[in-house]
Amino acid sequence: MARIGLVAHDDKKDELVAWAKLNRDKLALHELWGTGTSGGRVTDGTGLPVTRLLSGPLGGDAQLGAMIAEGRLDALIFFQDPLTAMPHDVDIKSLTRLATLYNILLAPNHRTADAVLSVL
Ligand SMILES: O=C(CO)COP(=O)(O)O
Repeated sequence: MARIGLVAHDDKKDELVAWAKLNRDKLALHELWGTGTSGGRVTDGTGLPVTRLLSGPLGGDAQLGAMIAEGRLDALIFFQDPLTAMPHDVDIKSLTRLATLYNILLAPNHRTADAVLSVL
């Protein structure tokens, strides 16, 4: 069982839910964590239990970053929106920096997320 973080920017939330629905059976084998809104959307769309943290901009990204630093997350599925400026860009950079630093699996889009699930 892997511990997977699920996050999506607003314009990518529908895509995350659609991906989670397609991969429901595989995701059901793992422990799922998510930022507030993203986690709730995945639960609503799949019925899978997702432990919801704070909303990303309100500290949820920082909570996931701390989990990564403490060795409590194995993979981060983070559907990012490269076309929209975010007010909490510093939080996003911190989270992705920590995922890179601690060498965990990081998927910024659905094709990479497919590859991540295939190795978990
Ligand atoms: O903005 C986000 C990550 O940077 C996502 O946060 P929410 O899932 O709470 O909308």
